[in-house]
Amino acid sequence: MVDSEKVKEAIRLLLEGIGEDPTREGLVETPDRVARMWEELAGGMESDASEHLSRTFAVNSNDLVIERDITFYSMCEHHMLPFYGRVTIGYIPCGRVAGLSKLARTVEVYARRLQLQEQLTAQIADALMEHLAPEGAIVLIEAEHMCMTMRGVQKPGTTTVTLARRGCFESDPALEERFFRMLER
Ligand SMILES: Nc1nc2c(ncn2[C@@H]2O[C@H](COP(=O)(O)OP(=O)(O)OP(=O)(O)O)[C@@H](O)[C@H]2O)c(=O)[nH]1
Ligand SMILES: [Zn+2]
Repeated sequence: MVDSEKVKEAIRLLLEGIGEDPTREGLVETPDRVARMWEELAGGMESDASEHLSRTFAVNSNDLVIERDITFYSMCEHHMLPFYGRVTIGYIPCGRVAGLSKLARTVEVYARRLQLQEQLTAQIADALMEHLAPEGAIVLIEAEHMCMTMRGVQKPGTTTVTLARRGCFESDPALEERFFRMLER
């Protein structure tokens, strides 16, 4: 739960810290705006993936399901700057599948908080394994980090790619290959 009063106080201090006047007209409402913004950006901390993944549907097919290019925006925990990109999720159901939107909702749960890309990737894969109990799950994230582009090393266009494999995707390299072959289409 975001403590708006604390966030507002922190933003007033930050404005002073960078040499701004928090009482000038353009900034007077900024602490309030930023506090409301953080309710969205950290909103995932209050939700649980089980809310979304507990509603499942029985299926006869136990073949690969891929939800591709789920866009996301998250905030890097080192610099509190955005990183954003696309998540692709694959899983082999074990008799039950999740509603398609629930995979994207699961991404939101973990993206809407301070994150590391590797951790975001692993948390999505672990949530699928825990709540959907598939034979296996694989999560691929491609993202651009603003802390690498607009500051610091300043390398626009650099993409970070992370992968998390669980269950049969970890034990059977042919399945992992199949996932990537299907993405080439
Ligand atoms: N592994 C990983 N690193 C990240 C992520 N987001 C940001 N970073 C990195 O976190 C590191 C923090 O390094 P530090 O040396 O502590 O901080 P810094 O002096 O601001 O580093 P520079 O970005 O190199 O200027 C940087 O190399 C960032 O590129 C992420 O999601 N995963
Ligand atoms: Zn960063």
